[in-house]
Amino acid sequence: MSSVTDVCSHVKVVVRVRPENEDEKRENFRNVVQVVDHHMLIFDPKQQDVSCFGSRRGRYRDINKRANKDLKFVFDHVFGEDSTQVDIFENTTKGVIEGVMNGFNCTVFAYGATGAGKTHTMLGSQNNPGVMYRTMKELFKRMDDAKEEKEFNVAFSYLEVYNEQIRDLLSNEGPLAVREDGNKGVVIQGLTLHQPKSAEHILDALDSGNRNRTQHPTDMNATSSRSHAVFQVYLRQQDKSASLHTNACVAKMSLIDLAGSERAGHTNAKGARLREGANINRSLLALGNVINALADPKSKKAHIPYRDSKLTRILKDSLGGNCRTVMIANVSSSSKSYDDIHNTLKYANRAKEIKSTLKSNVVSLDSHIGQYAVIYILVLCCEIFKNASYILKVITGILSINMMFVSRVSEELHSIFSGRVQIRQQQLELERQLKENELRQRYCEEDQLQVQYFCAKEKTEKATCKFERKIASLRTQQQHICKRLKEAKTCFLDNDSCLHRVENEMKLLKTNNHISEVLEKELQCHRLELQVSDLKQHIKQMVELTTLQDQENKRMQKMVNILLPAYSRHYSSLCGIGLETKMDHEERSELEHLVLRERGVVWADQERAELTLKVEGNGDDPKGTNDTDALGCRSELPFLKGLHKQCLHKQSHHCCNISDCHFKHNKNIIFGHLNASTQYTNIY
Ligand SMILES: Nc1ncnc2c1ncn2[C@@H]1O[C@H](COP(=O)(O)OP(=O)(O)OP(=O)(O)O)[C@@H](O)[C@H]1O
Repeated sequence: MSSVTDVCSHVKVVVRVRPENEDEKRENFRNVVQVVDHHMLIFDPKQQDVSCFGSRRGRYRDINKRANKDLKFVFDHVFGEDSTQVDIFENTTKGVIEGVMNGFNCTVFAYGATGAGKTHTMLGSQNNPGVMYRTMKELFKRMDDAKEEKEFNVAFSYLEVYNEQIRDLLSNEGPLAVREDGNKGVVIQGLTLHQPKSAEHILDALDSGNRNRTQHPTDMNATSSRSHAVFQVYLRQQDKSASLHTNACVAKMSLIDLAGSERAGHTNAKGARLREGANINRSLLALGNVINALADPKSKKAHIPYRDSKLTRILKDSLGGNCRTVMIANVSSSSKSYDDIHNTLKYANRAKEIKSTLKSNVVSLDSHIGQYAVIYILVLCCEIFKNASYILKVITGILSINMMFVSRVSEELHSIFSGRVQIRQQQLELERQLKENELRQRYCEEDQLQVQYFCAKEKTEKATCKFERKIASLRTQQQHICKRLKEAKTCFLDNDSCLHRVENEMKLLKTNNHISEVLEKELQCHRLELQVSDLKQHIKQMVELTTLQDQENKRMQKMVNILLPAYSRHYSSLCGIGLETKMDHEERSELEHLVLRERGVVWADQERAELTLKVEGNGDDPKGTNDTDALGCRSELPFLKGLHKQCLHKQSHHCCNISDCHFKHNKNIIFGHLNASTQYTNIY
């Protein structure tokens, strides 16, 4: 069964005020209900208002009550004393029949104190039938009108709840058990269902059932119904057309005549009557609690105490929920039932708040050939349902495959780029070493040249030998660096092909924009990180090479400044007489002696300088320092800073040229290195 229509509906609450009976008239009770119009009434109106429609002071008037309550109530409809059975039917149940024909469950129940007119309203008499008969008559009329298009099946049952026991009024059987079925809702086991041939047949059945109904005279009502009577009609309708999509509606209509609430003091009940009255009150109290719970918007999903009584259990699917409900509150107008009227009006007022979400009980069926199609579709649905877990697994699998893919690509990107960063660092470091090596070779060559200029032949040969060894060593180093650089470039190419493969895989995912976007962003991040890493290394290397260059420039400048005067004297003497004078010889000996003596001082200076660098945080051992010591050449030269101090302030043209050339050359090497590094602009 499936619902095709959802309608939000409040319980329709109407009030029927019965005229005073002979007893009430005789005892001169006051009228406490003033019907203002079809929707409004005033309970216990002010005295002047009462006088307008006949004032009679009642003996049962609460003498302790200081003022009239003058309570105004508004309902869906208010029926005055002169309203007829037809009026009630036309304005209550008739509208509900339309709902039943459309597949909605409907309930009409009469509520009120004993003797208030419930049975009169619901059942009526043979001459003046009430809601039940008129409803069934109307229902049959509607079915007759639609018989060409639709096929109807009607069944009805009639039961009573007396002293918390269910009895079948049509088979006079009981007590019957009530249970709840997941599909059918509330089910009364053993309750007989009857198929009516006509509305009259139903009326006869109702008559017969009512004879079985428990009735006992009370002080308030000579024919008081001591049980709750529940008349239920089940209507199933189906299109007669041979269409592939036929709808079948199944609706239940409950017409209930409740037992009257009563106050023991008023009924003077004793013994069994008192006990039955207590049971009636208890079930009505349970009904009141259910109404209160249903009406409370805060307890929408809270527990509704249906199970507190048999009556509320039976009415579980007839009150609130999926049901169109009409409550007919019956009241007397007499002050004799002052409290009963007040209580009934309060109940009715509360019931207005009950909200139902109605679902039309439409079963989609297919007839004739269509039935096979439906069966086939149902079989397919079952198959699909059976395979749902498998499909779910597949879907989950696809999703997890995507997730796995993303995480795999992500990991690959991470691995590729961490490798790429390492390769780049290695490349840049090797390039830096290569340039430094080149610089040192250049310094060696320049040192050698200068020693050749300024030193004696023997010393020059010795120094030349050392310089050559140094240069040879630097060249070997250079070859080794170049080899490693080549290897790094190969590694980089491998890394590059890995990256291209992953990028191609990512392109295949372009259909899934989200995944593709995530990976694109990740790739971009990696590239940016690599750029940052490269830039940092470039800056570091520039600083190192520039520092080395500065040191070499200063050293060269000092050496030139010191050696130049001695060289000038030596050169002029050789040019002047063609032979070395005694003074020249002594001076050269002194110079050589000082060279040997100062060698140790220079080593000590260099060690101090290294220590200072380390203390200043630049603790890296400047590359080549040890090599220079091994050659013994560069160590010799700086000591000259202590010699011929008188000549330090002099700068010869020759000296400046050497220094300039040296600087320019070194600068070219450094910037050449940087240019070489920036050739890898496409690596990101
Ligand atoms: N609207 C009415 N017009 C004329 N007479 C009425 C009307 N309502 C009720 N009566 C009469 O009042 C008497 C009591 O009514 P009824 O039996 O319907 O009350 P009740 O609410 O069913 O009481 P109980 O709960 O005790 O069964 C009946 O004799 C009935 O004919």
